[in-house]
Amino acid sequence: MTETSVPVGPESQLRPNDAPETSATVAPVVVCEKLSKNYGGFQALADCDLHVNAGDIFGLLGPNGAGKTTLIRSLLGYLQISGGKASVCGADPRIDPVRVRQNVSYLPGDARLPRHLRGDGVLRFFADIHPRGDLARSRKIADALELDTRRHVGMMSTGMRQKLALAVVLAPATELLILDEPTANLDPTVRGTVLELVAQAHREGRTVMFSSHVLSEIEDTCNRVAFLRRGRMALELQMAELFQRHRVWADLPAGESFDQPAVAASIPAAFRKRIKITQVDSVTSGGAASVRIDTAGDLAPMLPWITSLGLHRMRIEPLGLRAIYDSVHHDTLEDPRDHELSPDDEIADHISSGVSV
Ligand SMILES: Nc1ncnc2c1ncn2[C@@H]1O[C@H](COP(=O)(O)OP(=O)(O)OP(=O)(O)O)[C@@H](O)[C@H]1O
Repeated sequence: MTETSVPVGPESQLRPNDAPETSATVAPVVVCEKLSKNYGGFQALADCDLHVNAGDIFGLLGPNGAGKTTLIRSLLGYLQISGGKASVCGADPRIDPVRVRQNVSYLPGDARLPRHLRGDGVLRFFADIHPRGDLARSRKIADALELDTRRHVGMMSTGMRQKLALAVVLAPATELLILDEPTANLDPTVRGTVLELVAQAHREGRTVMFSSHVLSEIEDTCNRVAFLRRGRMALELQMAELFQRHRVWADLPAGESFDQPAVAASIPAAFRKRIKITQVDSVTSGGAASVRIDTAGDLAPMLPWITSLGLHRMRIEPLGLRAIYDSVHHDTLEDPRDHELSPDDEIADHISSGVSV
């Protein structure tokens, strides 16, 4: 399917008028203003603005190389920033990185642990050196993750070492928890346990910031999310706002063409700013013009107007992070109806060839 971009409605980001704004009264735990980081001549972060508020579970998304780790390591003072400023738990990571790290538990994406120690020795070592270390809690978390801490680190699998690192990092009761891909290398059951531990940390009043490539994890866990793209903050979103976004795929009546000004004029003023229509070419529409309608905010009052367009083959879906991610990073949104199976399609063939349907 190809897409002819004929948007009707606002070009800017759709925002439902009832979406909660970031409250200025909630204390920010992380603040970045025009944060930039260069590696030699390469700019890995450019003018990043970010607010993570107390009590947030904040998701950081972006494709490989977008700058997530660079941002996290700049916030912790492990990297010298090239421009702008940052504050983490009230401290400037350039001036007082030690104070920052006293208030933050950080799980690096490539956690390195002493290979010669047994698991329990590692837990004890980190509980001793962290000002808020808590060995009993570390052991409890290791148990919850079903990790055998009698093993030497050098004899552990990648997933076991990830569990051990999580038991080290999740235990100290710091104000802020920063996790760089916490569920990498873990099986689906353990992933669920890790997300439950993250939710528990949040219930205990801690602020959490984590990066992941698994969109469903971010969708299920976070209340706010930011998308990094080539070192720039491409979009910040409240999850409550996302859950109020929908996408309608439909065909115009046969023989009718897409009359952009007429359609634009027909949108009721009450939600004109919350609707965007794009004409798409669908291979399954049998020659009829197809449209995609993106909506933000309560869908119910918009339905009479959508019905008045006399559309066919309509399909409504929650927008979801996947669609937002694609639109931010690739802008290749496909009409899913082009890939649908007909009711009589040979599902058995798909299963036997290993394609999940
Ligand atoms: N030490 C370094 N020297 C030079 N370039 C670097 C260095 N570290 C990272 N980069 C580059 O900076 C960019 C951002 O890297 P970063 O590791 O922050 O991305 P990321 O979003 O965390 O990626 P991933 O999802 O793959 O972990 C990449 O282009 C990377 O090649």
